[in-house]
Amino acid sequence: MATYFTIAQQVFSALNGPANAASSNATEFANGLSNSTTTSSPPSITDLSSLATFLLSFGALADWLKLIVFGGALETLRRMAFSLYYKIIASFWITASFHEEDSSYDWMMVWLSKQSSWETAREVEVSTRSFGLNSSAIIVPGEEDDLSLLSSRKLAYLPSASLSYSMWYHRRYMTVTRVQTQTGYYGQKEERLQINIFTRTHRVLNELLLEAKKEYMAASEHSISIFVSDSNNSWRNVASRPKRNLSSIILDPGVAELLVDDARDFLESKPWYAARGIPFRRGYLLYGAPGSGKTSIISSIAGELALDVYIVSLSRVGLDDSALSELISNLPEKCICLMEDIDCAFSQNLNRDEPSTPADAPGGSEGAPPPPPTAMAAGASTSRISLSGLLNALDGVAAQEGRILYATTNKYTSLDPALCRPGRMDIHVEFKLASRYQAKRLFNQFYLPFDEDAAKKKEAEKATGKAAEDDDSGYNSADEDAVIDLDPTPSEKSDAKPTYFGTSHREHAPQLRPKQIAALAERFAEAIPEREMSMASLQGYLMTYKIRPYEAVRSVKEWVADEREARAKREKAQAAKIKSEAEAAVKTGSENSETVSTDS
Ligand SMILES: Nc1ncnc2c1ncn2[C@@H]1O[C@H](COP(=O)(O)OP(=O)(O)OP(=O)(O)O)[C@@H](O)[C@H]1O
Repeated sequence: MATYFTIAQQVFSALNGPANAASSNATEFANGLSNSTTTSSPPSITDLSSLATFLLSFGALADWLKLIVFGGALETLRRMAFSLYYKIIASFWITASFHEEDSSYDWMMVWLSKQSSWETAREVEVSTRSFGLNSSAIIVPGEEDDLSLLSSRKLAYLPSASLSYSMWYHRRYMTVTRVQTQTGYYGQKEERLQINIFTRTHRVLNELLLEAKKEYMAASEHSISIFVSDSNNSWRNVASRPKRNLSSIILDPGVAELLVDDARDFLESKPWYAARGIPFRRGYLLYGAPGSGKTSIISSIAGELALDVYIVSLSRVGLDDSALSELISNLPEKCICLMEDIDCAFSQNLNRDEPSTPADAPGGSEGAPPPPPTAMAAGASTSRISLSGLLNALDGVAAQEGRILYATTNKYTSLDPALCRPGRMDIHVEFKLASRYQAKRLFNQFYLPFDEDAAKKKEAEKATGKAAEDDDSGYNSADEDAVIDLDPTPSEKSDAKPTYFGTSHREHAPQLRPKQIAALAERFAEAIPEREMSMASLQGYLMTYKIRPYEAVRSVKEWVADEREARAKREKAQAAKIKSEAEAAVKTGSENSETVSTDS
């Protein structure tokens, strides 16, 4: 201590009277310098030693040096103490980060949105983001009571960005912060949720994570999550769709069962694949007529096997081979990877409206007008993907294990054999145009009594003589076994009605007995030519007779005739177009050859 006091005294003396001790030395030094300058010779050893003598004799400088060393040591100690302090404090906290692109972020945000602490928070963010959920998992208290509010998107309280909130979880103190950072790309922001829990063990964090995940899963139990890739090649949960019952998709007997059982068996066979060193991947190629149920069965399988669907849009602008490979390698272990219209991925020539071979266009009638030229141009591939890039992404070293790939196409024969080989596409299933069997089942499914309980109740009321006089349901228990009469039912009878296309929901469908519907379905199917119409077009037709099953059966022959006529016209126009293009090509070719011969 005495030493430091002495140093401090010397500092003061140096500041107050610098000339006292040092002036004579300084003069000496200056003289030395001028001498050396005038003689213009390099400084001699004597000059350097005089410089050293000068510096050492400059008492304040030595003291300054001591002070710097002392201050440095003090600062180091201070930093060490703080770092130790933070380490000790940090050992009582657990910090977890959730990145916006990751599913765990959605789970936590949904969980947070349901915490009561927002009811008293002074600053909150109000949001209608659903975080991939369809259900009312996140709501503002009281919103559910008002039915008129439920029709629109749900409101939710969320932590405001860049603010820290404190709350309690299982009697543990925790803080929540939404951290936003600028990514540098066009002012885009990246978001991360940070949670600090005052606990020494991971137990509380584990409980929190599992609780959030369970709640999210429970809320999304009846839906499938759809992921698409964003411009940064990260997967984003963009929507959740209600699960579609497998039985609602009517395929040829055994097809749906084959697809579901095979996929289920695959998911359970990881050890089998590992034991044989076979890559744990499965690919399905669904090909055939448009509107035959390829996409529908995939979403139904996803629901059945509780898998999320990751859609790879091969024609997405900016998607190239490396981006595709990155996307595929970032897939989760168990999921469905869907590539629709895989034939359109590489070439601009392959257009869905121009069948490459007759086999690719079996009928092809959709009942819809051909798309306008602009739509066709828009449908032209903008892809920068090469076939080898796709093949590598599918089964290269970086390809994800455990995923199920579904690829769909309307042009089976135009696909490269390398793409279709087992290992990439293990099972190929053809989806044909509707058979009579499918048409019958579709009709049956379409007009099944909407509410059988209500029908039974009405029947009971009838039995007790309380039948409603204004019953226009079209249902009559006496008709149950009756021969089907295609005359309009009371609800179908209509006088002057406004002309419109489609079915008004204000009208009610007659509730028919299964036997009645079966009989109508039989007649409907008889009128449908085998493998000529797509299921989508049949569904579209029935939609226009949503509440008029009798009329649907009465008019079906006429509709089939119209469809055939429309298709013949389209085919004729198509043939004329191809012919004119071929003639133009021949003409251009002969002109070119003439030019060449003239030149030569
Ligand atoms: N086999 C089927 N059973 C029940 N509904 C079907 C069937 N096929 C098609 N549909 C109905 O037709 C519509 C279109 O079906 P979907 O998109 O699955 O056809 P797709 O074969 O994928 O057509 P595309 O090749 O044009 O993509 C859906 O609304 C679906 O309900």
